[in-house]
Amino acid sequence: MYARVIVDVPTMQTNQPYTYQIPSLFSEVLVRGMRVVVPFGKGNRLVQGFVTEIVDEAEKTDKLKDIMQIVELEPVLNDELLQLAIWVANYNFAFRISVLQTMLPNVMRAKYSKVLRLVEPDGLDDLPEIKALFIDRDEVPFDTDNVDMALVPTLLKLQKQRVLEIGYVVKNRAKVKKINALKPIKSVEFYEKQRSQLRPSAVKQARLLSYLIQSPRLFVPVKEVIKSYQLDYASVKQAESKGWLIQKPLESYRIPKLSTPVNKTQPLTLNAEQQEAYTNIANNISQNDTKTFLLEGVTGSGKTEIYLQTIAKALTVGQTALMLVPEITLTPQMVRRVKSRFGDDVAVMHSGLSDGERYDEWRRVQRSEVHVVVGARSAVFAPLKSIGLIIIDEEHESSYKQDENPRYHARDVAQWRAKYHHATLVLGSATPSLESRARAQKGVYQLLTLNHRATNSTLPETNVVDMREAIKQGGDDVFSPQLLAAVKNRLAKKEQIVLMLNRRGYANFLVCRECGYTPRCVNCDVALTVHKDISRLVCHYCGYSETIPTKCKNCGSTRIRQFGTGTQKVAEQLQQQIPQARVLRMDVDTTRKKGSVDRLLTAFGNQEADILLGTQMIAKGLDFANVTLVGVLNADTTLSLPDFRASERTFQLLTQVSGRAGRGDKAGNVIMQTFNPDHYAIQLARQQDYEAFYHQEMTFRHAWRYTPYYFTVQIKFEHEKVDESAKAAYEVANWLQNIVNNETIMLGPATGTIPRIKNKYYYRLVIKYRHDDKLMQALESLMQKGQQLQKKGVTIMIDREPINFM
Ligand SMILES: Nc1ncnc2c1ncn2[C@@H]1O[C@H](COP(=O)(O)OP(=O)(O)OP(=O)(O)O)[C@@H](O)[C@H]1O
Ligand SMILES: [Zn+2]
Ligand SMILES: [Zn+2]
Repeated sequence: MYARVIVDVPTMQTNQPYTYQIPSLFSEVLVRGMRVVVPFGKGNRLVQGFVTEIVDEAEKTDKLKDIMQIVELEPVLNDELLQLAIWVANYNFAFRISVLQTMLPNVMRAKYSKVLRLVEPDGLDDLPEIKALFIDRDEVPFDTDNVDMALVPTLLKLQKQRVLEIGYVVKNRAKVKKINALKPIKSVEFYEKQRSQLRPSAVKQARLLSYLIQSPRLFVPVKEVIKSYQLDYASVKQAESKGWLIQKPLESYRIPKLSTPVNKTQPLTLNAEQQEAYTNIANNISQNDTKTFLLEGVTGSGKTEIYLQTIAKALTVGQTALMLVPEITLTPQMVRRVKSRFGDDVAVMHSGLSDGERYDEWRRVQRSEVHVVVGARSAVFAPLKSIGLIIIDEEHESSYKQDENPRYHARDVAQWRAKYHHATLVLGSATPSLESRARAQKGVYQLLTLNHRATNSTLPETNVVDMREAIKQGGDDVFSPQLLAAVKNRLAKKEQIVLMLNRRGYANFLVCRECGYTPRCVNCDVALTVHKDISRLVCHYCGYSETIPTKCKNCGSTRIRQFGTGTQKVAEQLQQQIPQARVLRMDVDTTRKKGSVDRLLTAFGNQEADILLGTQMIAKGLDFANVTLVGVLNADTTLSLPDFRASERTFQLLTQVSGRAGRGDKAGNVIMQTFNPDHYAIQLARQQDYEAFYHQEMTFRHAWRYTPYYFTVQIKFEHEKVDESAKAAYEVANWLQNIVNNETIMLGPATGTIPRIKNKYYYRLVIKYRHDDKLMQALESLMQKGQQLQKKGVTIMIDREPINFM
């Protein structure tokens, strides 16, 4: 018997599995989807791999190596996920190993450590320092704790002489958490007898015996027994030695907790629009039919309630449900809503959890102990079985696309899994992506619309403030007089306010007022960003930093000013202008700690603050009835992004954040400050008119031949030398030019939007196409060739339907 194994060798990527012999020891236990350790290459270093197939026959059997170890006794990937991995790799021009790794929790990704192995002990005779390393052992971890780096040159020489060998050891980092538990093993009569014979002073023993008498005959964590019966560990130990009970370590799950308890909620009575949408989706779930719905519902129209009730429907027909939400910001409130309906039947998967929690939640799903999964992008690979329903909330969000290898889009993966399971896919949004809305137009998806808010509230009234005028009339560039007046008005009424600083595409750098000089990164072609809290200028691409200068490096002038503004500065300014306002700040700096998003939002929900001031983070999902004013400080910064989706992004962001206002009984208002008051993205967001925006934007996309009329692929080239990077880009472009069909359009090669990052130079090529099989084949072979180019120092990245044009 032989196993085909996809190995994890970073420098030798290939989609070809290698064949290994299965030693008889493993022949009974080894199955597809297990992880194994195998020797690889000339040095037979040990690497990890996934068994993708078990076969009876193999070609050239004499040279085959044996599988060395099985990592765990159950397969970590089932047939569905193994098949899916192949598809994801092919579709996204990625390597299978990177997809297989992505499907598993972080801690299960193989980590390798280097070891020094002694091959020829006699070779060390004249080298006492090195000999000392190997006293009592043949293998030493090759790291700074164990090996003096001054010895490295000698060690490398010895490696050449084959006295030593440098090898890799696979580390298994996935640790199961164990807690001690105890269980009574004698009869109740026995314990009662013991209790009657105790000395009166033996109070702890007496309490322990009463526990043993009442307790269920089950293992219960020792800690809990000690706490509720006021014992100590010595008394438990003593009882164990007397044979009253047994102890054993039990596996325990680290289930992520929210900052406050979750209360159970009941399904709400749906309104007519919701009922119509619900019925369509629910019927489809019962029919076990693959189908995609686009649920287009204005902000606050009660999409979440529909999600919850359709999940319940899937559960009643014996199936499971997967719900994706964008990133951590949305998760605490959303998780709360889902848990309050389905309790412990929910597993949560997102990057805000610790590695241990993620691993445990994954195992609960893997073992079919939960039926509902809520999570961010990578949860789309959750090992749920019999999926009946997949929901993607805020389906237009760009965070559903992974911006590194494998560059998959969760929507595509969800589509594949829905097909595999004959499941229903629901894409929900107030502002669907143009791609999805266009598919609904064509009838590929079924469109369901919610045009009204679920509660009695109406959509907020929006005013656009022209900042050019506001500044002329003596306002500053952060707060217009209109916005300040509105904030004060709400404060007086004890209503709450959400203020958003649109950070994307927004620089916050130093400029010399004399000569215009701006401090730039030494490694990248970008301006350094001001970080007041640590008093440094920081590069957001490579992390380089320097102290904030007091004089211009170019002309020596002291008139250097900060251009742009950050949330911290806005908060300070707000505090000066309205001292009585209680302001909560929500941005990357205040949400770094685990659970801080949940705590901030809970505090705001309890009205412990009047103003929630934040970045894009606060635009989505928040549902606070007392918020009656939303202010957007700089509506148009996203418009300047070098990306054909700039208008779409701006429209979506403004519509989403506006939707936070007036969700309760009180009417809401939005104030948008902008330098481009007439731009259609801003005007249509003001009217909350998605359909008008869709039609307008589609005419542009058509004229400029962009998505959804054309597909796009971006190829990026990276090299330490600018010429080499350019050369690679032009070579590939010329080669492709002869392959692609005549409908296909190539843009570039051109330098990256940021030509240099971390001292690497970027070139890129954007290809727009409709149907081009030859192009697809060419890209496939380019990916395979990438390995050779890598040896020349060129890295090639192929990005299908890119989200970031850099
Ligand atoms: N049928 C209903 N009856 C009463 N209240 C409802 C009903 N459906 C939803 N709601 C309430 O309406 C509010 C808005 O609903 P929800 O947050 O689900 O909207 P949404 O469409 O997901 O919003 P957004 O896209 O803006 O995040 C919530 O407070 C919710 O409890
Ligand atoms: Zn200067
Ligand atoms: Zn940099």
